[in-house]
Formats: sequence, structure tokens, C-alpha cells
Amino acid sequence: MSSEISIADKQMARQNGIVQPLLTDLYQITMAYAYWKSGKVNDVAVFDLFFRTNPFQGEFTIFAGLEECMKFLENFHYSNSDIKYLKQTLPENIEPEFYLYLKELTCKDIIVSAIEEGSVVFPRVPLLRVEGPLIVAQLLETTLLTLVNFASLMATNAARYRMVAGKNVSLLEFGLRRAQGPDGGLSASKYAYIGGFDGTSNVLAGKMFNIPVKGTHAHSFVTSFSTLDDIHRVTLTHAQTREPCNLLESPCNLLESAMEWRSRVSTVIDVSTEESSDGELAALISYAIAFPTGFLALVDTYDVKRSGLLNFCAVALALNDCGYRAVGIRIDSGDLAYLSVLARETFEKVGETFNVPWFAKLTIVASNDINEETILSLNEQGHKIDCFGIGTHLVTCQRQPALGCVYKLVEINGQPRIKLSQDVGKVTIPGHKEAYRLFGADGHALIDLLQRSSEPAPVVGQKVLCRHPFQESKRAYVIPSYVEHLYKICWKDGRVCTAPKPLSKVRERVQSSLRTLRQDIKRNLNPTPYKVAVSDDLYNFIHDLWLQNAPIGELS
Ligand SMILES: Nc1ncnc2c1ncn2[C@@H]1O[C@H](COP(=O)(O)OP(=O)(O)OP(=O)(O)O)[C@@H](O)[C@H]1O
Ligand SMILES: O=P(O)(O)OC[C@H]1O[C@H](OP(=O)(O)OP(=O)(O)O)[C@H](O)[C@@H]1O
Ligand SMILES: O=C(O)c1cccnc1
Ligand SMILES: [Mg+2]
Repeated sequence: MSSEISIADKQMARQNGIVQPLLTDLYQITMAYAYWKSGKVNDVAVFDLFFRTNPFQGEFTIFAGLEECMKFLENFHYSNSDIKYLKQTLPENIEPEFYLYLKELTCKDIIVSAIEEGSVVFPRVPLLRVEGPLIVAQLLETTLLTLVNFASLMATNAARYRMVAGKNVSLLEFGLRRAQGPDGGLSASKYAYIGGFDGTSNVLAGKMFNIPVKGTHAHSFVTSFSTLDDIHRVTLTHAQTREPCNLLESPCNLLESAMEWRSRVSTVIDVSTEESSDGELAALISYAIAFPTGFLALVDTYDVKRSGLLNFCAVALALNDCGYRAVGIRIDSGDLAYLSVLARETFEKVGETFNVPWFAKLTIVASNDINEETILSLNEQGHKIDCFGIGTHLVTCQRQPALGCVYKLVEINGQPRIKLSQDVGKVTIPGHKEAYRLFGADGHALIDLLQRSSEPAPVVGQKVLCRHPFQESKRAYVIPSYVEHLYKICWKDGRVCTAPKPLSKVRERVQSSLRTLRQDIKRNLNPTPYKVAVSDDLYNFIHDLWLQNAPIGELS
């Protein structure tokens, strides 16, 4: 049994099992056959993976998913059952040698260069450059896109929540139940953490990715208790002495103690004990007995003001008498600004009256359909929330459900390729390119510059002409104080070239990379676009190729 578990654990640590070569679109495999039939087995291609517009009406994106891409390349091979399935599924006329060819395919001749995972990235700058045999590079398209698109969208969404919440508020991801299926839920938990969340309620994500798991309890726990008679156990051992509390002179058992405290607190906060729910009190006592060191109670089941806060304070003070500090409350409905302020005032007053100073600092968690706008609005109104639990809007990326990353051929056998479009924004930037980020003297990123790989890199202190890729008149000279070459080779000779970083490091990278962006680029409303440019050489290269490839129309 234990060896079975360890094998399962290892597989999990490697990669979610559904990421495999058949997790692709059929057309990749039919194209592979057609390439193979037309003698393109030795063709060498360069593909760029990039997006065209930042999500959420913002002006930045966080790049994520790279480590999963590397694991995919490592494991890439068609199993016997994959080949068997393809034989049954593809047309009968497919030559059997093609399946022998597929069976031998690996990514050993592929080279992947990429921007560091967790970096801020911008439209049109390739996140990944994939070079190698055309057929293999083509077969990777859909899977690489599915690994990068949602990961980057989620990490960006989470980073935006972190920005509006500020660094002093804790953010928990509660989205599994509302996510786009099990895999969407797992990915959401992972990339929410990278983007700046502090933990997740998703236990499997905690196990697989070593993310802190956190949580409170549901309304059902409260509503499952009707009266005080539903309490099964009432005693606790004292936190320090480990003696049963009911042997100490004060307090007695948690029920008696909480009942007494309820009467005392009710006069202080001017709420009648008659109005508060006994079922709720029974639930909170039972929860406190189960988790005396982690007592965080949901207080909105019946009425936050008239029942939940009073019952919570009563149980927390009873716990205090047993040497335990309660953690706090969660509010999941109603006006979260008003109720959080009310809760904080209540805790301050109760703490002061009964000389329990830490009471004023109890944690207030808020949840219930929270999104960026809600947090901004709560900030404006003034609130006393220490922690947001966020599910639906975060994990479904409700405000924008997809990032439009694409994978385009930019070179074949050393020849540049361009994809033309009526929509200029969709014209691809041809050729094998490098990307540089140029920084100003104050440490802020000024511009991302794409160049042909044959060009020398920009040099600190030397003027570079940066051009808009499609608008001739938009140009600027930039004298960089620092130049960052954005690509590192991360896959070559069948191996990952850079050691994978722990998620916590990628998470730190997100914040340090965001700090290099000017505030106006990050602001929520109408942010300033960050500039992405091409060198003069690349500009001329694009436009020459464009002219060569655009047919000349005839008017009659
Ligand atoms: N002070 C506030 N300012 C802005 N938005 C708020 C504030 N308080 C709560 N909200 C948001 O308003 C919405 C309230 O939703 P809704 O009316 O469905 O909840 P409710 O009636 O309070 O709770 P429930 O239906 O779960 O009992 C939620 O999205 C919540 O996050
Ligand atoms: O609101 P979200 O951002 O999605 O966060 C997760 C929600 O999940 C739970 O609700 P539950 O499933 O108990 O249902 P409810 O919302 O109807 O209370 C919890 O109480 C939160 O409200
Ligand atoms: O732990 C919680 O409070 C929680 C977890 C998932 C969804 N809603 C709340
Ligand atoms: Mg809810």
C-alpha cells in the first residue's frame, strides 16, 4: 500500500496525467502526416508563442505555465495505446510507416527559449520561441497553448486582485467548487498562488504544489445544530496546563462558560441574548472544541449583528479562559464594509471591557462573490477586512475568460514567414528574433524591443532607435540604463536547461517584476499602454516581406 502511494505521489509531482501528446487538436496530427507525406521530415521551423492584447482591460500580463511546458516536453512520446487509438481514428489510407515514425518522436531536437516564468509580459513579444523539426514543433502547438493561456490569465487575474487588495490583506482562493472542472480548479489554485494569493482551500493543490491550504467552515456546520442539547462534548484541556478546564476554579466547561460570557457581552454590545441563536452557539462551541487553536467562525448564518458576533465573542472569551486565542470570523453575506467595521468595533469594545487586548486584532475574513471592483469599492468605503476568500470571479476569470495566446510559424529552413491580415494587429512579426527590455535611470522598464537575432544587442548608455512595428511615424530614441535579454534557453538536447524554481520563487518574481512597471501602466482605470517596439532593421525586414507577400489588387 505504501509503495503504491509513493508511486502515485511521484507521478503527481511530475505532471497532471492528462497532459500528454494526445491532449491536442486533431489537426496537429493530420498536418503531421501531410508534412511527412510531402517530404518535410527534415524541415526546420521557428514558432513564436505570443498574445495580442492584455486581459482585463489592463496593460500588463503575467507569464506563467513554463514549468509545465518543460515537463510536457520531457515526457513527450506516443504510447502504444496512443498509436493504437490513432490507427483506429485516422483514415485507413495512412501509411503504417507514419505510425512507426510517430512512435519514435521525442523533443530531443527541439530548442525552447523563453521569458522567465512570473515576469510581466506584453503583447506581440513572444513568450516562448520553439525551434526544431517542423513536424515536432507543430505537434506541440495546442498543448503548449493550453498550458500557457489559462496559467497566464489566472496569474494575471490573481496579481490584479493582489494589487487592489494591497500587501497587508491576506488573499485566499476558494474557487474549486465553481471552477471550470477539476483541472481548471487545480490550475486556478496553482496560478492564483503564483499571482500573489496566500493560500487555497483546494487540498489536492496543496499536496501537489506545496501551496498553503487554509479554510474556515460552511453554513451547513452551523445549521446542523438546532439547540444547545446538540452539543456532544463540552470540556477542553487547558492550553498551558493540559488539565481539564473544568478542574480549574474558573472557567468550567466551555458551554457554561460561553453561556455566561454571552450574557456579559450582550450588555456591552447592546444585543439581547434572546435574539441570538442557540443552534449557532452550539455549533460554534463544538467547532471550538474541535479546533481550539484555530477557531475561525462563520457568523452570518442568521444575523451577524444580532446573533453571530455575540455567539462568537462568547465562545472566544470562553476559549480565552482555557488559554486559547480565537482566530477570528468570516462574513459571507450582507454589506461587507459595514459588517466588518461593526465587527471590529465590537471586538475593540469587548476586548477593552474585559481586558483582553488581542481581541481587537481578531481576523475578519470576508467572502461572497468578491471581484476587483468589490475590493476597490470596499477600499473606498473603508473596511476592516483582513482577509478575502475569493472563488468564482477569480478562478473562472469571469471578466475575461481567455487570453488569446497564439503559436505562429515565423521561419522555415532559414526563410522568414509572415502571416498577413486585414487587421494589422494580427500580422505576425517574421523571423528568428530576440527580445530586450530597456530600463530607464529610475529602474523602471521603458520599452520592450524586438530585434532580428543577427543584430547586436542594445548597449547600456547607447542610443537605440525603437519603432512601432506597423506605424511608420511612431519612433523614439531610447538610451537604456540597463538592458535585460528576455530569453533564456530552457530546453535543449532533450533536457530542461534551467533548474525548476519552487513556486514561492516564481511568486516572488511576479511581485519584483511588477515593481519595475510604472504605476500608470498598472492602474485599474484606463492604464497607460507599455511600449513594445522593433528595431529599425526588423521594421524594414517586416515591411519588405509584407510587400513581397501582399498580392497587388487589380481594379476594373
Ligand atoms: N459594501 C459593499 N460594497 C460593495 N459591494 C459589496 C459590499 N458588501 C457586499 N458587496 C458585494 O455585493 C454583493 C451582494 O450580493 P448578494 O446581494 O447576492 O449577497 P447577499 O444578499 O448579501 O448574500 P446572500 O444572498 O449570500 O445571503 C456581493 O457580490 C458582495 O461581494
Ligand atoms: O463567492 P465566491 O467568490 O465564489 O467564494 C466562494 C463561496 O463559496 C462558498 O459559498 P457556498 O458554496 O457555500 O454558497 P453560497 O455562495 O450560496 O453561500 C463561500 O461561502 C463563498 O461564498
Ligand atoms: O474555507 C472556507 O471558508 C471556504 C472554502 C471554500 C469555499 N468557500 C469557503
Ligand atoms: Mg457565497
